[in-house]
Amino acid sequence: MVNKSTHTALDAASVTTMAEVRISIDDLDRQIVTLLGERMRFIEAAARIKPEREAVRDQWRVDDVLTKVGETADKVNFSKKIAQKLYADLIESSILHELVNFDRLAGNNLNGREDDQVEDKKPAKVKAIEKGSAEVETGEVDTWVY
Ligand SMILES: C=C(O[C@@H]1C=C(C(=O)O)C=C[C@H]1O)C(=O)O
Repeated sequence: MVNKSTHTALDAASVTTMAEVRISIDDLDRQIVTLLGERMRFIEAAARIKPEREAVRDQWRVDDVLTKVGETADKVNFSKKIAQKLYADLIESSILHELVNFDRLAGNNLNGREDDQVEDKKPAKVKAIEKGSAEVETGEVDTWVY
């Protein structure tokens, strides 16, 4: 969890200079990206737990997340429309990441299947892992292309 005491974001209503604005935005961005990274670890967990590829995209849950995000935005005086737009994009990227991880864990090779779009967006390292090259040893994806 983010510990506010270690951060430099100021009270927006009392800042008077652009330097203070930017220090605060930089700090908040560090916290937001850290939390998004934590969220992505759970997407990877989902890829490990779900029994089949067809379960990766669960439209009911996508709608559920967007509804809850809209409710939270309303509560914290943030635009519901912006929050849902950002999250729709985040969820699509998350689903792609989940698919890549699901396939890696399943040892699937998607070449020749109709899922060309996903295949095209895979990091070279994931493709190498799927092809069973020496890269398998490291097993980690260090390049994000989606
Ligand atoms: C993590 C899940 O997988 C996908 C990713 C979601 C997300 O980023 O919140 C939501 C629905 C799923 O299609 C899930 O089913 O909960």
